[in-house]
Amino acid sequence: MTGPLLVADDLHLAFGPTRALAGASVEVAPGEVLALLGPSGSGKSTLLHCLAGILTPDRGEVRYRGTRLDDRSDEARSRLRRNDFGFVFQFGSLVPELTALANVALPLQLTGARRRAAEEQARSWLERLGVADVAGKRPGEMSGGQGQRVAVARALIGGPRVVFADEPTGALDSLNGELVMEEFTAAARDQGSSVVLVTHETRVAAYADRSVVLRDGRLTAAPAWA
Ligand SMILES: Nc1ncnc2c1ncn2[C@@H]1O[C@H](COP(=O)(O)OP(=O)(O)OP(=O)(O)O)[C@@H](O)[C@H]1O
Repeated sequence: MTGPLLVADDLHLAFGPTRALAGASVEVAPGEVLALLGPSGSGKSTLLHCLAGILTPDRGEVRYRGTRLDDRSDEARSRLRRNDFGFVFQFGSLVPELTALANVALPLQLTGARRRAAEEQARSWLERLGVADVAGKRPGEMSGGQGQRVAVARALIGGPRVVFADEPTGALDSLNGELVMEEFTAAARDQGSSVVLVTHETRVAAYADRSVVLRDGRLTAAPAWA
C-alpha cells in the first residue's frame, strides 16, 4: 500500500480535568519502527492506546489503512486488535496461569487455529527469540528478560501489521533491554510489521527508524540526535 498505514489526526482527549492529548498528530508508515518519546505524563501511552483503538479520542480522527478506526464499534475494534495488531506491555502481558508455549499459541487459537498447529508455530517463535527452554514454564517461573521475549513472541506470532509496545524494556536491565529490542525489531522487520513504541529511554528509541517527542499532549520537533 502507498501512504501511511496508521494516522492520528489532531487528537484531543481529557480524563476529567487532565488534558492527556491536546492536538496530537502522527503518521506511521508500513514497516516503520516509530518511537514515541517524552517526559512522564506527556501523553505517550494515551496516544498509543488511541492509535490501537483501545481508547477513543474526544476529538480528532484515527485512520487505519485509509478508514476511520475511532468511530467503529467496540466489537469491530476488538476484531481488528485480534487480527491485525500485536501488543507488548511492560507488565502483565502474559496470562499467569498458562505456560510460555500456551501463551504464545493463544493469539493463533483465538483466530481459529487448532491447538497442535498453533503450538508448533509457538515453539518456533520461542526458539527464534532464544527462549525455547522456558516453553513449559509459567510467567512466574521466568526471569523478566525471558518473560519479555515470550511476550514479544506472542505479539508477533500472528504476523500483525502493527505491533504496539508500551515501555517494553522498562522492567529489564540495560543488557537484557537491548537484547529484547534487537530481537523484537529484527523479527518485526522480517515480517514487515510496523512498530509503535513508547519509551522514555533514548537507547531504546535508537532501535527505531524515527522518533517523535510528545510534550503536554502534542508532538514537538524531533530531538537533534534522532
Ligand atoms: N485513565 C486515566 N485517568 C485519569 N488520568 C489519566 C488516565 N490515563 C492517563 N491519565 C493522565 O493523562 C496524562 C497523560 O498520561 P499518559 O499515561 O498518556 O502519559 P505518558 O507520557 O505515557 O506517561 P509515563 O511516561 O509516566 O507513562 C497524565 O497526566 C496522566 O496522569
